Formats: sequence, structure tokens, C-alpha cells
Amino acid sequence: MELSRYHPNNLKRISEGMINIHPIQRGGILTEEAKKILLSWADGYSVCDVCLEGRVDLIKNPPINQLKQDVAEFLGMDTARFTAGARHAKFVIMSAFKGGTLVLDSLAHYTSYIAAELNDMKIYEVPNSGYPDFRINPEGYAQTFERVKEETGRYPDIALLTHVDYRYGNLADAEKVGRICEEYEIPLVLNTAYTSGLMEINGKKLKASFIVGSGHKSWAATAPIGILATNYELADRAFQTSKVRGEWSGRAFTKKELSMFGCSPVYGLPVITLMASFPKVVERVKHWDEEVEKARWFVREMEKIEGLQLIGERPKNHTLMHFESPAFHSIAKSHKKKGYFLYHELKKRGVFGVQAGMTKNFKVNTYGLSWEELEKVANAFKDIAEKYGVEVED
Ligand SMILES: Cc1ncc(COP(=O)(O)O)c(C=O)c1O
Repeated sequence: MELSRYHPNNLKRISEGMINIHPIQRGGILTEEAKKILLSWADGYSVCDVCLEGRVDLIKNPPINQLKQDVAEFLGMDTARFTAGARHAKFVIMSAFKGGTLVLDSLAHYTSYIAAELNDMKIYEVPNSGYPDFRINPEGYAQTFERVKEETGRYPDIALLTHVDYRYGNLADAEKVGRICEEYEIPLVLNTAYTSGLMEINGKKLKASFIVGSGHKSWAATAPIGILATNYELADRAFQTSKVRGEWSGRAFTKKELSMFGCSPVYGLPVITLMASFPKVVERVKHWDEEVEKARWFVREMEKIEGLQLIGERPKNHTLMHFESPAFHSIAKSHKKKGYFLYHELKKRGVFGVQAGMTKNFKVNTYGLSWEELEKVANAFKDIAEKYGVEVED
């Protein structure tokens, strides 16, 4: 075993000191407040200093019990739990509808499909409009509900909408889908992995029965942490308590919630960083419009590069974006670094986050970059294009 590879000196992060535009990382960057408390809460069971009830979500010091209620209120829901990522939150919901039928958008993340598969659910997809904008038409939900009824004799048990998808960063019309679900009386799961924590979300207004969030993606928290918020009607179904009794010992655990593995799937730094960042997160969602404005400016600058084109909806309503770049792709064909040239050229210019090997298509996220940083990133792409003889508009 070569243990020296784990020496702190060898654990320097590759992106350190660079402008990070990684598509999944921008909303999870810690606030200064969270960074300040890292060391004092870094030990394994740190949050369990004063655990009187045997459940992390009920701990009062640090105020996790209060945070859970504040997070629910912030999302316009009645109650919430912290989960092991958005994926676990979806698994918890699907397990409450085990063996049933799910309708989801065809841009949903693989973890939505896996959560349903693990729970023996039948899956139906709402189609998208295809290349180049890949939009989800809310009416597609009603049509798919009818299709399910025709094929199975009954309407689906639950529906899921990916508020902003991970492939194109399209913002779906959650309000319209929510209204349709309400008409059909089908509970809606709104996956806000890329929206709650960045923009204002009110589950009641959107008629969502469940809101799923991702702390490490969008709430300035250390991974892994997700959020599952719901209303009082469905809370008992999602957070059932244990009924088991040891046949010999007679032991019972009636306070333990099954889907939270009895106590909690997440504690320590993920919970504490989410807590420390929460006041900033509550504040930052009010400034989402400026983030969209910056994203749109960035698209305009990038599209000055010959052939480079935004894929997904226009205008952009989110900071996660997907570009098609035939010019970079043709450079890669004859470059000695092949598809890796773009990644290396960006790194040389202090920009990190475009997936190594990608040139034909690539994704970036501009959330939280200052105007100055944004300009530096756009200039880096333009500079690389010009270096290889690709035309760039003034
Ligand atoms: C739309 C969407 N939902 C859920 C997830 C998974 O989130 P988590 O890592 O919190 O489980 C991702 C991850 O990329 C995602 O893009």
C-alpha cells in the first residue's frame, strides 16, 4: 500500500485557486459563515453532544430541530427532514408509493428513475420537445396521466417534475404542472436540486406535495445532504415510525423513523454547514434575477465564437448551461491532446470545470460568479478560439 498518497500534502484539490464553473458545483460552494465553523464541528458525531431524543432531527443544541422547521417554512411546506442527498429524498418518497405508477419528465435525473426502480414502480415519461430546446410541455402531464389510465385502468399514483434539469438547465413550468396534478389529485414531487437554495420556491403556491432539494448542490453545504419537505397530510406516510418488536428481547423503537434509518442518514458537517449558510441562502434567493441576467450576458458573449450555440431553452432562465461547439470539436480532432485540449487550455487561463475530454458539447454553471470573473471566463474561451483560428465577433 502506498499510504503516502493520502498525506495532506498530496491531497491538494485540483481546482484550487481557479475560477470554478463546474456545472454541479456552483451552488454548493460554502459561505464564509460555514467555513468559519468547519473545524469545531468536523469530528464524526459532533452534532450529538446533547442528543436527548435519539434522533438527529430533534436535537435542540445545535438547533437542528428548529432548522428543519425553518427550512420547511422557507420552502412553503409544513415539515422537512435532512436526507443523504436529493437521491435519498426521492427514494424515501417512492418507497411510500412502492409498487405504484410514476409519471416523470423525460429530462429527469437518473436518480429519479433508480429511486422508482428500487421501489418496483412502473414508470411513464412525459416527452420533451427534442433538439435544440428540449422543453417539457406541462400539458404533457395531463396527456401522460390519460395514457396511464388507458393502459392500466387507473391514474398514476404520483408525478415528478425536475424543476431545472441537469442536462440543459431548462426551467420547467412547475406552476402549470402543479395545477394539472391538483386537478387529477395526483401528488407532485418537485425536484428542486438546482433551484431551491438559489431561487425562491414556495411549494404551496406550486401545489407540490413534496419538495426535494440538494444541500451540496444548491444550499452552500458540505456533501452529502438533501432536503425532503412535505405537507402534514403526507408526512406520516413518508416518515413512518418503527413498529418492529424483538421477538425475544421485546425491544421496540417506536420513535425511530424508518426512512431516516431510525435516527438520521446525515449529521456532522453536512448539517452544520447547511445551518451556518442558511441565513445567507435565505437572503441570496432574492437576488436570483441578477444571476439570470449574468447568465444571459455570458451566453451572448460565448455565442460570439463562431458556431458555438446554446442548447436548451432561450432565453436562459438558469445559470446551468449547455453549449454545442463544433469549432472546438474540429480543433480536437487534430490536436495532440485530442478532446482534452479545451480542458487544459482553460486551466492555463485559471478556469476549471469543463469536463475533461469534452469539446463537441460542454456544460458550465455561472451561479455566483462576479461580473469580473464572468468576463474572465468568457475571455478565456474567446482567447482559446482565436488561438486556433476560430473567428470571434467583436
Ligand atoms: C436534477 C438532479 N436531481 C438530483 C440529483 C442528485 O442530487 P444529490 O447528489 O443531492 O443526490 C442531481 C445530480 O446531479 C440532479 O442533477
